[in-house]
Amino acid sequence: MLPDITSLYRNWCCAAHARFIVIATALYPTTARLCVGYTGIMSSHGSTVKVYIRIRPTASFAHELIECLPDQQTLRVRSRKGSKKGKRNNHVRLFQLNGVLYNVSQEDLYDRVARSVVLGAFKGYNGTIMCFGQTGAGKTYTMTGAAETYKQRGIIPRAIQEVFQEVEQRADYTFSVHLSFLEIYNETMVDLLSSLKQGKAPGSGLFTVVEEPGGGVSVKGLSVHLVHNEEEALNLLFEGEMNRIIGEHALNKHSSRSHCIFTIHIESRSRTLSEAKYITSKLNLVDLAGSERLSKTGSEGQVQMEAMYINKSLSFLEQVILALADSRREHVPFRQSKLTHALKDSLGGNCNTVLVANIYGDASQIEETLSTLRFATRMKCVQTKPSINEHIDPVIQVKRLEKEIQFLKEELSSYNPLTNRLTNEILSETQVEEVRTQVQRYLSGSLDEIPIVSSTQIQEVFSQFKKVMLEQQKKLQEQLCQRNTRVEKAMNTTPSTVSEKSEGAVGEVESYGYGLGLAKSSQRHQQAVSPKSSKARNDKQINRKEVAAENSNVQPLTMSESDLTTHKPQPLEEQQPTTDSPPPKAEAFEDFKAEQGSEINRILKENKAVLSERTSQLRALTNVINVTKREIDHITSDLRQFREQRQGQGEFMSADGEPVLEVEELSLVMKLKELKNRYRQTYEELRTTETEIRYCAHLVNQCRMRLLTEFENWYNESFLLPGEVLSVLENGPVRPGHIPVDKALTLMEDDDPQEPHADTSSAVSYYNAYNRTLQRRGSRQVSQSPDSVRGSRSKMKLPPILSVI
Ligand SMILES: Nc1ncnc2c1ncn2[C@@H]1O[C@H](COP(=O)(O)OP(=O)(O)OP(=O)(O)O)[C@@H](O)[C@H]1O
Repeated sequence: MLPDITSLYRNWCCAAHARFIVIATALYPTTARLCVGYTGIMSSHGSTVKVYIRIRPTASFAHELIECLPDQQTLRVRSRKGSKKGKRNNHVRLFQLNGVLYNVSQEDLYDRVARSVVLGAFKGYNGTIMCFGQTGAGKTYTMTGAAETYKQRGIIPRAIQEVFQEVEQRADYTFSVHLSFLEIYNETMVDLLSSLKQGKAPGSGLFTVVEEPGGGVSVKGLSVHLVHNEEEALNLLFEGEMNRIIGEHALNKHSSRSHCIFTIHIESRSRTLSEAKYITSKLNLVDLAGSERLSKTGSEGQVQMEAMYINKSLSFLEQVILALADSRREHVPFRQSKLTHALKDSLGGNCNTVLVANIYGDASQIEETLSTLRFATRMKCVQTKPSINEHIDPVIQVKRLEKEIQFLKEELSSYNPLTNRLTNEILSETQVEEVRTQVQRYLSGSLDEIPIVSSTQIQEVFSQFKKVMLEQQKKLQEQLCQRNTRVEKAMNTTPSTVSEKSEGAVGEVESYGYGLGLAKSSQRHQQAVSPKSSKARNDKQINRKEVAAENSNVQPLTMSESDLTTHKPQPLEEQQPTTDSPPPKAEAFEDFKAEQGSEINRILKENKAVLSERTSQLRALTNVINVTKREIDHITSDLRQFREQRQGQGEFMSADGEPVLEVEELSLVMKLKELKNRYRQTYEELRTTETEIRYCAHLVNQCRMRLLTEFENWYNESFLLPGEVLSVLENGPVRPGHIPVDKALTLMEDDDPQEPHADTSSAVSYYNAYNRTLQRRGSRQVSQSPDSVRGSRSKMKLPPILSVI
């Protein structure tokens, strides 16, 4: 009889797992997959689900019913129950959890609830963060956040940011990050990313939950998308959010009608350790639909039917949690619903699981709040066994071992047992040729390794490598020379710009900072302009002047003084243009902004306005902070004086022997506390505004650069370049206006573009992805009738006024 495969495998792994995987695969061919998925060297420790309560902010918090105790982990809740005789009884219950979060910012919530789970994924632990609660209590706000505001982004966008920051920091690992987004709507599974073409296993439309060896589950048929950076990942998140089904009822205008599971799959391989070993992990970020009482939500028709499905699946979830929390229960009914089946490994498996239970603080919702708290308390008893998902890839492992054997054999053969010395003969011409061919094949990739035969052969291998490298270097230099010559030639056909300048025959260099030298009009080579192109150019100039004349009563735009910062008075020759000389750039720039560049100019102005508004906001916040700081100093000094005075009088004691504070001191302490809170909040706002300002400034700069580049192209095409040059450049990659810039780039190819600031880059990624999704939604809604668009009542609101070009 064959021994039990799992125990056999575990034993093998303890000794030298790598070698035995091969044997296990041979003995149990059908269980090869099991061996791949489970190395048996998982470190595991028992844990329970972490449970946090988040209370939705409200103006009418029922302090008489709900009390947050100072340990910030316990809620005391009073409910008024009617007794049999019609009297009302006060019933008090204590709920102790891992944290109670009230008036907590999105950032603090992420830090306390989610960060450790996300970082755990980089050690190979699966993680699940789940929001549960009554409809409208803030689950989507917690999980996704208010998408249109960077500061209010929720756990998912923050987790994405953290994942890519970690990927960047861990240079000794290679990572691949994949995403999937599942929706469970009326007990049917839907791929929220099926609208995207790319992705593995795209839309068969049939989804089944599959149980994997080792206890995991996955959804067969669900598309999985490779993402390389934060922005790509945010694009997918927003795309999926846009596709979610949203309904409206009395408690929530944008109520999620489905359960959603956003999964980040991470695979990492060490660059330095054994290449066959790798770890995987997945982060499930779950936004459950909210339970609802039809009497309160007033749902009807479709929304009512959805509510019934939601309530039913949540009651199955409660049954599973009851079974998991009860150690005597052997069977857990995971398969009763799609939701519980899909979350099987998150609820009772090898996962760091966190539940955020969202509740209202209002008296009118106390029954639902109690029900959520009861669920949360049960969930806290559920045991999980987080373990590292380490794998050995048997195929790579076999290859590695084969290589090792080959290497050992070669080492043995190069050792001469008779003389006890390394062989050191001189290689024949044929042998040298053979080594040369081997090196060539090795470099081209057709040979995996060069077999080592002797030390002389090793020397020859090195010498061949050196030859190849020197040859390459020579070739590269030649190619560069040829290319530079070609560029020079191309430049020489643009006589007024580059060639004359390099010969020292140009006139004034314009001081706009465009890097473009203009010859004096008298020195311009009019002979290079063909009659045809010259006519076309004159036509353009006439046309331009006509439009300018028509627009002469239009208010001048204000961009010029800031964008043409280094503008100096033009030489006389330039101010009085002849028919063939181009107009002064400042004048042409004004015309350009009124005509072809009007759209970019408009966006630039809008973005500048936003920037200036944010800057004033920043100034106001700085003022508040300064004033608050002064007040804090003032009160602190008053308090110190007061205490010094009081010390002289001796301490006041209560009847119980406790020190007693005087009214005046107490009021100072309270005031100080309030001021410190205000200081902290304003400081937080200040930081966010700073990030926004950096982002706005980035956009303004981008617009300004675009305006100037477009202007430069237009100016060159309209007035400077002869028709011949234009037609040569027409089909090439270089636009006419780019010639001087391009030349500069050719000469300075080593210069890297500047890295954007880390904070700004994250905000930029966020807004870019968000704006792009809105554009996609816009174009889809144009092409389809609004009723047929899934998620047309999406929670994503209109974009901020910032425009990215
Ligand atoms: N902590 C909070 N701070 C500020 N606004 C909040 C908070 N929690 C919820 N809200 C607001 O309350 C409204 C309802 O929240 P949300 O849509 O997240 O509820 P939900 O629990 O997901 O509801 P449903 O289950 O019906 O989808 C939203 O407008 C949201 O912005």
